[in-house]
Amino acid sequence: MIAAAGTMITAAGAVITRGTGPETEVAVVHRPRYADWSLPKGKPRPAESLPACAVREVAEETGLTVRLGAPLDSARYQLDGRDKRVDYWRADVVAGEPFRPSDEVDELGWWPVADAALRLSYPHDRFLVGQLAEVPDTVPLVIVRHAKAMDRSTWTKSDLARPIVALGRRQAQLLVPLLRAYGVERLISSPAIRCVSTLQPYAAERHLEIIQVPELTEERGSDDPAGVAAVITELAGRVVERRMPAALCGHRPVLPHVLAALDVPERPLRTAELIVAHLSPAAKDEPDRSYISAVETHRVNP
Ligand SMILES: Nc1nc2c([nH]c(=O)n2[C@H]2C[C@H](O)[C@@H](COP(=O)(O)OP(=O)(O)OP(=O)(O)O)O2)c(=O)[nH]1
Repeated sequence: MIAAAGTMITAAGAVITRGTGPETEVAVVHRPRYADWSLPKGKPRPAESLPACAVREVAEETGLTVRLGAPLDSARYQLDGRDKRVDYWRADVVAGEPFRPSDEVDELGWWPVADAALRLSYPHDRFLVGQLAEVPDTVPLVIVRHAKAMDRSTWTKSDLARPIVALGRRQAQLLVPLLRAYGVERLISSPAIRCVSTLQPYAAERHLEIIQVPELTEERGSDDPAGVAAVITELAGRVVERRMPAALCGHRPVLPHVLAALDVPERPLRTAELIVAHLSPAAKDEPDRSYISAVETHRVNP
């Protein structure tokens, strides 16, 4: 897709680490076209979300399958008279194929953090590597509002059975690479069909069960913040204890109770919009500390 002159160029990438403590290394790529060493990244395809773009570009350039963690600072620079913004995340390797050199990237390096912070070609890349020390290791909990459903006024049967429409099905498909980018392994939903159907394509790809929780229906959840909070507290505890990223799909009137239970500032979500709450396992041992170390919002764009 060619953007109009004057519009911002966007791209997304990752600071991928392996090892712990002083042994931590960062993945860096060499690009023959610019003779530079930089962090893997690239531009989104049409309708692709930036987190999904970051994970795809990493896979294309390095052969590594990564799971995104907390967001880092975006890079901003000028390219051919246009502003360019590159969003970056911390990322862990979950699988990998052997590196294959290409015209775009002919070398993959794993450099110790201190080396990368000095030797990467661009100041912002060096800054991001320095940022690793400040941004804790986190596990994502994704809160999704269900995809576009049929209008209440045109549906005469039970509201729980009201289905998503064609636009909603497209949104649910586009959620697949977005949920995959955060490595979601556990799915929780209101039992309403419109919520279950929103997670269904991802569940099918990953062979995951969608756990249906009655406390999250619109009818029960709207009037029972304490019931919702109990579900969320249990879920968040499990996410950090098992270090297992999760996603929850629910209804507009219930989501404020979900966010309140997580201590995430409330904001209305549109259909298929989501909030990623990055939970810090370190907070588990400190009762007064919030689990939340970072929050981001994304919406698929059919
Ligand atoms: N990778 C990278 N390149 C930068 C930065 N700052 C900066 O001026 N550049 C320069 C290097 C190149 O001369 C020029 C274009 O490189 P680029 O990586 O932004 O653009 P690209 O279209 O080749 O690559 P991509 O976004 O598709 O991955 O911008 C930076 O922070 N990171």
